[in-house]
Amino acid sequence: MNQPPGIKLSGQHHLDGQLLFKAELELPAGAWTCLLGRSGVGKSTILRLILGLDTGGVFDGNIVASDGAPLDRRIGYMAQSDLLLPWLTVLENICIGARLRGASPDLDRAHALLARVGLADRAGAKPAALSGGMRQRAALARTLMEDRPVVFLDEPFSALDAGTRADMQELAVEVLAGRTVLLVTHDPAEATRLADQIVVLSAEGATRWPVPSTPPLRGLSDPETLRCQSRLLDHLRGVAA
Ligand SMILES: Nc1ncnc2c1ncn2[C@@H]1O[C@H](COP(=O)(O)OP(=O)(O)OP(=O)(O)O)[C@@H](O)[C@H]1O
Repeated sequence: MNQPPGIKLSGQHHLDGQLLFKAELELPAGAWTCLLGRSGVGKSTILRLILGLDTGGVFDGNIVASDGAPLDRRIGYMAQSDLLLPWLTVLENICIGARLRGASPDLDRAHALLARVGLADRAGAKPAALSGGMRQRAALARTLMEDRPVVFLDEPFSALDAGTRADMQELAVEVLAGRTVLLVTHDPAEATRLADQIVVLSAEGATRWPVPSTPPLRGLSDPETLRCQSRLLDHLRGVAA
């Protein structure tokens, strides 16, 4: 893997002539940033802007990588919808990146990841035969399969039961160690557990929220982690923390 860059976004985004957000956001190299904020504030839009995808609006500002090199092809992306191709099996979906590049997929790695996400026995199934949580795990495996220095995850664990969610968080932290990760989540517990940096997006800006002094992956019963989580929840509910 190439050295992961940091990323800076600064500017404002308009939708139908109305300001959606004005923000300065810095993603430190090799660290996890968790992005929270109310529904519709523009979190996925930020991911799509950095990815160079259509957002339906107009962005006026700058997006730069710390090494000055273009970001395209260096970012792995797991969107909110799983984007699994219905005519391919789970295994074929996981290997789609290599297939699109005309390369041979690393099947050992694909099977190992399938086992890690609990889908070893579903490799030959089509996505329509999976539950929502299984599809989300397949999409996570597909994202982890790509060896990208930067990874964007848009609510990757939202459809999972609590136990599986904790397992998948641990898998992602392990596989993505040392990469620049931007995780969009609505879950203060998830952000508090995983983040090197927490950012709350509102129309007025992107505000950094203090994280516990211990490193991720934090224990959920750790008192400092619980305090941070509950203050963050209060803040997100519009209550003074
Ligand atoms: N392709 C598009 N064309 C037009 N408007 C869009 C498009 N994509 C998103 N929007 C609008 O941009 C705004 C921000 O959407 P976005 O998905 O970034 O919010 P979000 O903070 O990620 O929300 P959520 O937490 O509900 O996923 C919303 O008003 C949405 O309707």
